[in-house]
Amino acid sequence: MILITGGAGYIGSHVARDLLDRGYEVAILDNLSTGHLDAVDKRATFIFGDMGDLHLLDQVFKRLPIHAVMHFSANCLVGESVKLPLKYYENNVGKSINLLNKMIEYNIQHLIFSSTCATYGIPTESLLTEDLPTDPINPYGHSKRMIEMILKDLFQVYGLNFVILRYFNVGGAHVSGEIGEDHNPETHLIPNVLKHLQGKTKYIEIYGDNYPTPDGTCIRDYIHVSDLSNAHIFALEYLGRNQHCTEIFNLGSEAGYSVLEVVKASEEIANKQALIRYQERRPGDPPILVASSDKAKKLLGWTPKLKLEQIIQSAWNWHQKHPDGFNK
Ligand SMILES: NC(=O)c1ccc[n+]([C@@H]2O[C@H](COP(=O)([O-])OP(=O)(O)OC[C@H]3O[C@@H](n4cnc5c(N)ncnc54)[C@H](O)[C@@H]3O)[C@@H](O)[C@H]2O)c1
Ligand SMILES: O=c1ccn([C@@H]2O[C@H](COP(=O)(O)OP(=O)(O)O[C@H]3O[C@H](CO)[C@H](O)[C@H](O)[C@H]3O)[C@@H](O)[C@H]2O)c(=O)[nH]1
Repeated sequence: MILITGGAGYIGSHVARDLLDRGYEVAILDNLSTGHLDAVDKRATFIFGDMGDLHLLDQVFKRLPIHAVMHFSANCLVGESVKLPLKYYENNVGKSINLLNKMIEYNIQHLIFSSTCATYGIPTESLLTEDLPTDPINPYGHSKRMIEMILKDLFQVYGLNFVILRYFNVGGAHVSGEIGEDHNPETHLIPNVLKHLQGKTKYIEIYGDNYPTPDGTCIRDYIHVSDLSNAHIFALEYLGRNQHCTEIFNLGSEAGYSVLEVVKASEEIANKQALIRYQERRPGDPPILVASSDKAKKLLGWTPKLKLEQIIQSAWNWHQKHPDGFNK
């Protein structure tokens, strides 16, 4: 059985569903702080609670035949992390340490950890490979990098096998249209643009038009949540095949799109024009982040299949079908 922390959240719920579809048994631990009960697949065993709760973790590991953990639960907003760093260190680092302590106590040997391209900081290369130095520029990125470092130490002492997946910008929704991205407040670009195009906001704010990029707006590498989910299954299989595993993989589609390009692609899909308001740069935003996913292709045998248009189209379908997210 796979334990998914944060399985009621955006990415965790997609991975849970894909694992269940492939016949894996899944348990989900989530405190529903940003997740949704309606995103939890009925086939999974759901445990409502906090991943830092040592007593609850004892019960979970004692009662359920967990053999691997996929650790998604975290706070994950760059801007908020700059304003509330301790919230990020407490939840993403402190509580993850509790989870790791219990994994070691109960001899759970396999972990897949959700990390981020925010660990790279402001890169000097145009395509980011896993061996580049990390130097996060916001507390969110620091909190993720800290866990990455802790994992290396735990491997040395306890032999904890892990795969670290550094996601780039995740978007899109499940092909069924039944689960998708629903954050409140929403800070991510694609859902914000689509909500605006649905008439829910008067304009879309673009944070900064003076970055060193061709159109002055930030460039990111967008990856479809279903492609990302597949990578987790490949990573789980990889962990099963390889003893002494301490690999890090970047997960992106190796294509960079500016904020303005995302707005334009969304306008075409929604067949509507967006009203843009330029704002100051958002603190903690690096100008360009684009993945090299060469290593994941070679070692995991994974390739992302869906492009920006398909990411936006599936997100648009989700927003059209669920204009109020999981509340409807
Ligand atoms: N969305 C992205 O573009 C992106 C990119 C890179 C990395 N990530 C990472 O992927 C993971 C999932 O991100 P997401 O977008 O699905 O976020 P999300 O907010 O939708 O999901 C996080 C889930 O974790 C739960 N949670 C948070 N703290 C908890 C705690 N203490 N105990 C139990 N449950 C808790 C929340 O209720 C939520 O269901 C995070 O670790 C994030 O840092 C996301
Ligand atoms: O309304 C918006 C929202 C975003 N942006 C811009 O769009 C780009 C993308 O912003 P997102 O908030 O969608 O995502 P981030 O680039 O901040 O993503 C970061 O946070 C994510 C989690 O929230 C992941 O961890 C990811 O790896 C990490 O780089 C940024 O330049 C941002 O300034 C806008 O201009 N207007």
